[in-house]
Amino acid sequence: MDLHALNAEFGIPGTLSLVEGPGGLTLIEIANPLATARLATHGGQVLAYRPRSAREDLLFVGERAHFAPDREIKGGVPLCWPWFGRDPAEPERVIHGFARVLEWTPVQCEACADGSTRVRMRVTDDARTRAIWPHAFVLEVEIRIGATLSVALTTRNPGDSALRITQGLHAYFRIGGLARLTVEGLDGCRYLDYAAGAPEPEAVQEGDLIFRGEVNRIYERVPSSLSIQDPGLGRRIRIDGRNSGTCVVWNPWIASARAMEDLDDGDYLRFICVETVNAASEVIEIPPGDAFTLAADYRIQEF
Ligand SMILES: O=P(O)(O)OC[C@H]1O[C@H](O)[C@H](O)[C@@H](O)[C@@H]1O
Repeated sequence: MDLHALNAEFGIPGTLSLVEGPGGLTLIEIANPLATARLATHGGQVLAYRPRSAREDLLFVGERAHFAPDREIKGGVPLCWPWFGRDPAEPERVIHGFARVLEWTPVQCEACADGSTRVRMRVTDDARTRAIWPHAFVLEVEIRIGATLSVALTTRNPGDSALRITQGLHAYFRIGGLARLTVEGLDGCRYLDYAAGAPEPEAVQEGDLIFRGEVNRIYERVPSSLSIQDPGLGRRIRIDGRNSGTCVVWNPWIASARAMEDLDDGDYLRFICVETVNAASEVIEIPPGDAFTLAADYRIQEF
Protein backbone atom coordinates (compact mmCIF):
# COMPACT_ATOMS: atom_id res chain seq x y z
CA MET A 1 0.00 0.00 0.00
CA ASP A 2 1.39 3.44 -0.86
CA LEU A 3 1.78 6.21 1.72
CA HIS A 4 -1.03 8.28 0.25
CA ALA A 5 -3.50 5.39 0.60
CA LEU A 6 -2.19 4.52 4.09
CA ASN A 7 -2.65 8.12 5.27
CA ALA A 8 -6.13 8.27 3.75
CA GLU A 9 -7.12 5.15 5.69
CA PHE A 10 -5.18 5.50 8.95
CA GLY A 11 -3.95 9.11 9.27
CA ILE A 12 -5.34 11.30 12.05
CA PRO A 13 -4.97 14.98 11.03
CA GLY A 14 -2.68 16.86 13.41
CA THR A 15 -1.86 13.69 15.38
CA LEU A 16 -0.75 10.73 13.29
CA SER A 17 0.83 10.39 9.87
CA LEU A 18 2.65 7.69 7.95
CA VAL A 19 5.91 8.83 6.38
CA GLU A 20 8.84 7.34 4.52
CA GLY A 21 11.83 6.75 6.81
CA PRO A 22 15.44 5.65 6.28
CA GLY A 23 15.88 2.67 3.95
CA GLY A 24 12.41 3.29 2.51
CA LEU A 25 10.77 1.87 5.65
CA THR A 26 7.35 3.20 6.65
CA LEU A 27 7.25 5.10 9.93
CA ILE A 28 4.19 6.15 11.94
CA GLU A 29 4.74 9.57 13.54
CA ILE A 30 2.49 10.47 16.47
CA ALA A 31 2.14 13.75 18.38
CA ASN A 32 -0.81 13.98 20.78
CA PRO A 33 -1.39 16.16 23.88
CA LEU A 34 0.30 13.57 26.11
CA ALA A 35 3.35 12.36 24.18
CA THR A 36 5.22 12.02 20.91
CA ALA A 37 6.26 8.70 19.37
CA ARG A 38 7.62 7.03 16.26
CA LEU A 39 6.75 3.48 15.22
CA ALA A 40 7.96 1.31 12.33
CA THR A 41 5.68 -1.03 10.39
CA HIS A 42 8.89 -3.04 9.84
CA GLY A 43 8.93 -5.32 12.87
CA GLY A 44 5.80 -3.68 14.35
CA GLN A 45 8.26 -1.82 16.52
CA VAL A 46 8.16 1.29 18.72
CA LEU A 47 11.29 3.36 17.95
CA ALA A 48 10.74 6.47 20.06
CA TYR A 49 8.42 7.63 22.85
CA ARG A 50 8.59 10.81 24.89
CA PRO A 51 5.87 12.02 27.24
CA ARG A 52 5.37 15.80 26.89
CA SER A 53 6.81 16.44 30.37
CA ALA A 54 9.93 14.29 29.86
CA ARG A 55 13.32 15.79 29.00
CA GLU A 56 14.56 12.76 27.02
CA ASP A 57 13.15 9.90 25.02
CA LEU A 58 12.39 6.65 26.87
CA LEU A 59 14.10 4.56 24.20
CA PHE A 60 17.46 4.13 22.50
CA VAL A 61 18.06 3.55 18.78
CA GLY A 62 21.74 3.44 17.79
CA GLU A 63 23.26 5.65 15.11
CA ARG A 64 24.40 2.45 13.39
CA ALA A 65 21.05 0.64 13.53
CA HIS A 66 20.06 -0.95 10.23
CA PHE A 67 17.02 0.42 8.45
CA ALA A 68 16.50 -2.14 5.68
CA PRO A 69 13.69 -4.54 4.73
CA ASP A 70 15.69 -7.68 5.52
CA ARG A 71 17.36 -6.54 8.77
CA GLU A 72 16.15 -6.08 12.33
CA ILE A 73 16.30 -2.55 13.75
CA LYS A 74 18.46 -2.48 16.87
CA GLY A 75 16.68 -0.25 19.34
CA GLY A 76 13.24 0.83 20.51
CA VAL A 77 11.09 -2.16 21.43
CA PRO A 78 11.82 -5.04 19.00
CA LEU A 79 9.29 -7.88 19.14
CA CYS A 80 11.00 -11.26 19.50
CA TRP A 81 8.68 -14.03 18.32
CA PRO A 82 7.94 -17.02 17.97
CA TRP A 83 11.09 -17.83 19.88
CA PHE A 84 13.22 -15.77 22.21
CA GLY A 85 17.03 -16.20 22.10
CA ARG A 86 17.86 -19.58 20.60
CA ASP A 87 14.93 -21.56 19.21
CA PRO A 88 14.65 -24.43 21.74
CA ALA A 89 13.53 -26.74 18.87
CA GLU A 90 16.32 -25.71 16.43
CA PRO A 91 19.17 -23.90 18.21
CA GLU A 92 21.12 -23.13 15.01
CA ARG A 93 18.40 -20.72 13.83
CA VAL A 94 18.76 -16.93 13.96
CA ILE A 95 18.13 -15.65 17.50
CA HIS A 96 14.88 -13.96 18.57
CA GLY A 97 12.62 -15.31 15.79
CA PHE A 98 11.46 -13.65 12.59
CA ALA A 99 8.69 -11.21 13.62
CA ARG A 100 11.12 -8.30 13.80
CA VAL A 101 11.94 -8.50 10.08
CA LEU A 102 8.34 -8.88 8.89
CA GLU A 103 6.37 -6.01 7.41
CA TRP A 104 3.37 -5.45 9.71
CA THR A 105 0.05 -4.17 8.37
CA PRO A 106 -1.69 -1.32 10.22
CA VAL A 107 -5.24 -2.35 11.11
CA GLN A 108 -6.35 0.52 13.34
CA CYS A 109 -5.14 3.98 14.38
CA GLU A 110 -7.42 5.67 16.87
CA ALA A 111 -7.47 8.93 18.84
CA CYS A 112 -8.77 7.95 22.31
CA ALA A 113 -10.94 10.13 24.55
CA ASP A 114 -8.19 10.51 27.19
CA GLY A 115 -5.83 12.12 24.63
CA SER A 116 -3.80 8.95 23.97
CA THR A 117 -3.41 7.31 20.55
CA ARG A 118 -3.86 3.62 19.87
CA VAL A 119 -2.22 1.79 16.96
CA ARG A 120 -2.80 -1.85 16.07
CA MET A 121 -0.64 -3.73 13.53
CA ARG A 122 -0.85 -7.34 12.43
CA VAL A 123 1.02 -10.11 10.65
CA THR A 124 -0.26 -13.54 9.66
CA ASP A 125 1.42 -16.65 8.34
CA ASP A 126 2.29 -16.88 4.66
CA ALA A 127 4.46 -19.13 2.48
CA ARG A 128 7.63 -17.39 3.72
CA THR A 129 6.85 -17.79 7.45
CA ARG A 130 5.55 -21.37 7.00
CA ALA A 131 8.86 -22.31 5.34
CA ILE A 132 10.62 -21.26 8.59
CA TRP A 133 7.92 -22.17 11.11
CA PRO A 134 5.13 -24.43 9.78
CA HIS A 135 2.19 -23.02 11.71
CA ALA A 136 -0.83 -20.81 11.11
CA PHE A 137 -0.91 -17.69 13.31
CA VAL A 138 -2.37 -14.23 13.71
CA LEU A 139 0.02 -11.94 15.57
CA GLU A 140 -1.12 -8.50 16.61
CA VAL A 141 0.60 -5.67 18.46
CA GLU A 142 -1.40 -2.95 20.18
CA ILE A 143 0.61 0.15 21.07
CA ARG A 144 -0.85 2.92 23.20
CA ILE A 145 0.86 6.30 23.28
CA GLY A 146 -0.26 8.29 26.31
CA ALA A 147 1.23 9.40 29.63
CA THR A 148 2.34 5.76 29.66
CA LEU A 149 3.59 3.69 26.72
CA SER A 150 1.78 0.34 26.51
CA VAL A 151 2.78 -2.50 24.21
CA ALA A 152 0.66 -5.67 24.02
CA LEU A 153 1.56 -8.59 21.75
CA THR A 154 -1.25 -11.07 21.14
CA THR A 155 -0.76 -14.45 19.46
CA ARG A 156 -3.90 -16.13 18.13
CA ASN A 157 -3.88 -19.76 17.12
CA PRO A 158 -6.24 -20.35 14.17
CA GLY A 159 -4.75 -23.81 13.51
CA ASP A 160 -5.76 -27.25 14.73
CA SER A 161 -2.76 -28.08 16.90
CA ALA A 162 -1.24 -26.24 19.86
CA LEU A 163 1.36 -23.50 19.30
CA ARG A 164 4.42 -23.50 21.55
CA ILE A 165 6.22 -20.17 21.67
CA THR A 166 8.73 -18.13 23.62
CA GLN A 167 8.79 -14.38 23.04
CA GLY A 168 9.89 -11.00 24.28
CA LEU A 169 9.38 -7.23 24.31
CA HIS A 170 13.09 -6.47 23.86
CA ALA A 171 13.03 -2.86 25.13
CA TYR A 172 16.21 -0.77 24.69
CA PHE A 173 16.03 1.98 27.33
CA ARG A 174 18.04 5.15 26.89
CA ILE A 175 20.29 5.77 29.90
CA GLY A 176 22.68 8.44 31.15
CA GLY A 177 25.61 6.09 31.94
CA LEU A 178 26.09 2.93 33.97
CA ALA A 179 28.19 4.04 36.96
CA ARG A 180 25.25 4.81 39.27
CA LEU A 181 22.45 3.01 37.44
CA THR A 182 20.50 0.21 39.16
CA VAL A 183 17.66 -2.14 38.27
CA GLU A 184 15.30 -2.63 41.19
CA GLY A 185 12.81 -5.42 41.90
CA LEU A 186 14.93 -8.50 41.15
CA ASP A 187 16.33 -9.04 44.66
CA GLY A 188 16.00 -12.75 45.53
CA CYS A 189 15.19 -13.88 41.95
CA ARG A 190 17.08 -16.83 40.48
CA TYR A 191 18.78 -16.23 37.16
CA LEU A 192 20.61 -17.95 34.31
CA ASP A 193 23.81 -16.12 33.48
CA TYR A 194 24.66 -16.07 29.75
CA ALA A 195 27.43 -13.45 29.89
CA ALA A 196 30.11 -16.13 29.58
CA GLY A 197 28.40 -17.76 26.56
CA ALA A 198 26.76 -20.97 27.78
CA PRO A 199 24.41 -20.41 30.73
CA GLU A 200 26.10 -20.77 34.08
CA PRO A 201 24.28 -22.71 36.81
CA GLU A 202 21.54 -20.69 38.43
CA ALA A 203 22.51 -17.89 40.77
CA VAL A 204 20.38 -15.67 43.01
CA GLN A 205 20.24 -11.87 42.73
CA GLU A 206 21.26 -10.12 45.92
CA GLY A 207 20.00 -6.54 46.23
CA ASP A 208 19.64 -4.19 43.27
CA LEU A 209 21.36 -5.07 40.00
CA ILE A 210 24.42 -2.94 39.15
CA PHE A 211 26.54 -2.96 35.97
CA ARG A 212 30.30 -3.54 36.20
CA GLY A 213 30.76 -5.76 33.13
CA GLU A 214 28.61 -7.55 30.52
CA VAL A 215 25.20 -8.52 31.90
CA ASN A 216 23.13 -11.09 29.99
CA ARG A 217 20.74 -12.85 32.33
CA ILE A 218 17.35 -14.49 32.29
CA TYR A 219 15.67 -13.93 35.64
CA GLU A 220 12.88 -16.28 36.71
CA ARG A 221 9.69 -15.74 38.74
CA VAL A 222 10.09 -12.00 38.54
CA PRO A 223 7.58 -9.56 40.08
CA SER A 224 5.27 -7.77 37.63
CA SER A 225 6.79 -4.38 38.49
CA LEU A 226 10.47 -3.52 37.94
CA SER A 227 12.26 -0.21 37.71
CA ILE A 228 15.45 1.35 36.40
CA GLN A 229 16.93 4.03 38.65
CA ASP A 230 18.99 6.32 36.39
CA PRO A 231 20.66 9.23 38.22
CA GLY A 232 22.50 10.12 34.95
CA LEU A 233 19.25 11.18 33.26
CA GLY A 234 17.60 12.10 36.58
CA ARG A 235 14.77 9.63 36.16
CA ARG A 236 13.29 6.33 37.03
CA ILE A 237 11.65 4.05 34.45
CA ARG A 238 8.87 1.88 35.76
CA ILE A 239 8.08 -1.33 33.84
CA ASP A 240 4.83 -3.15 34.59
CA GLY A 241 4.66 -6.49 32.78
CA ARG A 242 1.67 -8.75 32.22
CA ASN A 243 1.67 -12.52 31.57
CA SER A 244 5.44 -12.63 31.95
CA GLY A 245 7.28 -14.56 34.64
CA THR A 246 10.75 -14.13 33.16
CA CYS A 247 12.84 -11.05 32.50
CA VAL A 248 16.03 -10.59 30.49
CA VAL A 249 18.52 -7.91 31.47
CA TRP A 250 21.20 -7.22 28.89
CA ASN A 251 24.06 -4.77 28.54
CA PRO A 252 26.86 -5.81 26.16
CA TRP A 253 29.64 -3.84 27.90
CA ILE A 254 32.78 -3.09 25.85
CA ALA A 255 33.81 -6.24 23.95
CA SER A 256 30.34 -7.42 22.85
CA ALA A 257 29.36 -3.89 21.79
CA ARG A 258 32.53 -3.71 19.64
CA ALA A 259 31.69 -7.07 18.07
CA MET A 260 28.22 -5.90 16.96
CA GLU A 261 28.32 -4.03 13.66
CA ASP A 262 25.03 -2.25 14.43
CA LEU A 263 26.33 -0.73 17.70
CA ASP A 264 28.86 2.04 18.19
CA ASP A 265 31.73 1.22 20.55
CA GLY A 266 30.36 3.70 23.10
CA ASP A 267 26.71 2.61 22.84
CA TYR A 268 27.03 0.27 25.81
CA LEU A 269 26.92 3.38 27.99
CA ARG A 270 23.76 4.63 26.24
CA PHE A 271 21.28 1.78 26.82
CA ILE A 272 20.27 -1.20 28.86
CA CYS A 273 17.67 -3.77 27.89
CA VAL A 274 15.16 -4.87 30.52
CA GLU A 275 12.96 -7.25 28.58
CA THR A 276 9.48 -8.46 29.51
CA VAL A 277 9.61 -12.01 28.16
CA ASN A 278 8.43 -15.59 28.20
CA ALA A 279 11.80 -17.29 27.89
CA ALA A 280 13.95 -20.25 29.01
CA SER A 281 11.60 -22.74 30.68
CA GLU A 282 8.64 -20.36 30.41
CA VAL A 283 7.28 -21.81 27.14
CA ILE A 284 3.74 -20.69 26.29
CA GLU A 285 1.36 -23.26 24.86
CA ILE A 286 -1.64 -21.86 23.00
CA PRO A 287 -4.41 -24.38 22.24
CA PRO A 288 -6.23 -24.26 18.88
CA GLY A 289 -8.65 -21.33 18.77
CA ASP A 290 -7.04 -19.69 21.79
CA ALA A 291 -4.93 -16.53 22.24
CA PHE A 292 -2.21 -15.26 24.57
CA THR A 293 -1.14 -11.67 25.29
CA LEU A 294 2.28 -10.59 26.58
CA ALA A 295 2.24 -6.92 27.57
CA ALA A 296 4.14 -4.14 29.34
CA ASP A 297 3.49 -0.56 30.42
CA TYR A 298 6.44 1.83 30.55
CA ARG A 299 6.41 5.07 32.53
CA ILE A 300 9.05 7.74 33.11
CA GLN A 301 9.23 9.38 36.56
CA GLU A 302 11.72 12.27 36.62
CA PHE A 303 13.41 13.52 39.78
O1 LIG B 1 21.49 -8.33 18.63
P1 LIG B 1 20.14 -8.86 18.94
O2 LIG B 1 19.76 -10.04 18.09
O3 LIG B 1 19.10 -7.80 18.95
O4 LIG B 1 20.21 -9.43 20.40
C1 LIG B 1 20.72 -8.65 21.42
C2 LIG B 1 20.72 -9.42 22.76
O5 LIG B 1 19.41 -9.75 23.09
C3 LIG B 1 19.19 -10.40 24.34
O6 LIG B 1 19.16 -9.53 25.39
C4 LIG B 1 20.06 -11.58 24.56
O7 LIG B 1 20.00 -12.03 25.90
C5 LIG B 1 21.48 -11.32 24.15
O8 LIG B 1 22.19 -12.53 24.17
C6 LIG B 1 21.55 -10.70 22.76
O9 LIG B 1 22.87 -10.46 22.37
